[in-house]
Amino acid sequence: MPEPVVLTAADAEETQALGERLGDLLRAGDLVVLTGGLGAGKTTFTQGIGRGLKVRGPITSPTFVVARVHPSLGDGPELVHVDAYRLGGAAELDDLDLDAELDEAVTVIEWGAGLAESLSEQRLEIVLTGTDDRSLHLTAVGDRWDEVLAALAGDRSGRST
Ligand SMILES: Nc1ncnc2c1ncn2[C@@H]1O[C@H](COP(=O)(O)OP(=O)(O)OP(=O)(O)O)[C@@H](O)[C@H]1O
Repeated sequence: MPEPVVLTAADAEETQALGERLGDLLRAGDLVVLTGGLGAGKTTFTQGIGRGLKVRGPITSPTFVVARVHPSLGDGPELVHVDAYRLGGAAELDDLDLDAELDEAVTVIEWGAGLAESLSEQRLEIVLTGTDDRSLHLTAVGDRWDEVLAALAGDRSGRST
């Protein structure tokens, strides 16, 4: 595994802003996997992704519906927001039949670590550390993500000068 890119978010607005910058860089077929304890900011981050992608909201935790589709407000890809918390395992994730979405939409899966391997070899894995230091650790799986991570890390250093 490559070294993760680490970004910090001091408050919920910053978490959303980071998501928005990522959402702006995402394209159809991308898969983003979010992990982190209860209240770590996964849904907040996904709300930012939705803003960057310009999809219809509101984005709320899809825990009880498992998956929710947010259509584009323009002609970009839709956002498929999945909460795998209540899924029993990879077989149940397969049952959701996300193959078409994986090609045509941007898919964000909360609690998907250990499950998403079965969906795509190319994915961005993001661990939100939660309430202690509120940082996000981004690890690229597959070469699609090099430019995205470089842009996010570059923006970050640009902002701090
Ligand atoms: N960087 C941050 N600093 C402080 N508070 C934050 C930060 N990011 C998000 N929050 C706040 O933490 C709370 C929980 O966030 P959120 O619902 O996004 O977490 P979650 O990981 O989706 O939780 P769950 O797994 O329980 O659905 C919200 O009130 C949100 O505004």
